[in-house]
Amino acid sequence: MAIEFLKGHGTQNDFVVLPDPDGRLDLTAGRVAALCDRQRGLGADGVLRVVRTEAIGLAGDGEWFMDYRNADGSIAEMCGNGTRVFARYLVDNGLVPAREFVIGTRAGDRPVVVHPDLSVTVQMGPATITGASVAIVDGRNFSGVAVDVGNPHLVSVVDEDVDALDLTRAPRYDNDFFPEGVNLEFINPLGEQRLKMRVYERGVGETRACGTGTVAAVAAALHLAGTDTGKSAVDIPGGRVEVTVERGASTLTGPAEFVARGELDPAWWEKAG
Ligand SMILES: N[C@@H](CCC[C@H](N)C(=O)O)C(=O)O
Repeated sequence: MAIEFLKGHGTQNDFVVLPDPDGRLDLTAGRVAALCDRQRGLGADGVLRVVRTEAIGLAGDGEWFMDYRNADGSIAEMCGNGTRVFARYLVDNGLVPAREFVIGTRAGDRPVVVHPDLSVTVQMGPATITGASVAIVDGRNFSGVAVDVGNPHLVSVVDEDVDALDLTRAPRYDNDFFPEGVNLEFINPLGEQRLKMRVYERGVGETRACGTGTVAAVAAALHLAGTDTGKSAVDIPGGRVEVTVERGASTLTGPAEFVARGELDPAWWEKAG
């Protein structure tokens, strides 16, 4: 069986997209890790399997389900940048009848709009403040706001430029507070309605963007300013996204691009499993 792939990214958070409408692929953690490996595979921060919701026995309003996996093979509930890339794939390939539709994810249904300029807005659901904790980078403690955006985040405001942080090694965090692991965001507020952010993602490492992380960052900044509603541009190493946060809802808008399409070598796929 030929296995098609595409390579795409959303603000340089990059993904291997695997079209699998009928849910036939045996997508093991080993195969995901091999695909995402930048030396022995195609290289990516994660895999987006495009599968029909009913083909995997799930219920939901969306015909298509985004089966997201981190680069280490682990499963995560949600990926904001991945949702934009996924939405663009469905529109480009005529798999949805309109530019507004719903995508199923493990965190629930996510309505999307693909705009005429091919940027995508995702309704990201609630960004819920769940408490306070600490990230430790290079032996230094950074207190942070814990935010649930379907997946777990800890957002720390940093006094120095976030570019100065050494994120080459995994920061530490409180395992009791985050038993399932956590994505760690470090932010500099840059005046009203603008933030700069770096992120160390659970299951991946430092990435050039994290969509759920940018929503968490804006929600945390608003929380620290004593409010729960607002909007902000977020500058990440891979570009810029726009985020709005309201009570019980949030949106993420940004680009989605494809760079390649091809077929996997069947022998490589068998060996990787
Ligand atoms: N890059 C993603 C988030 C992917 C999942 C995350 N690493 C986790 O394990 O929760 C995004 O754009 O949101």
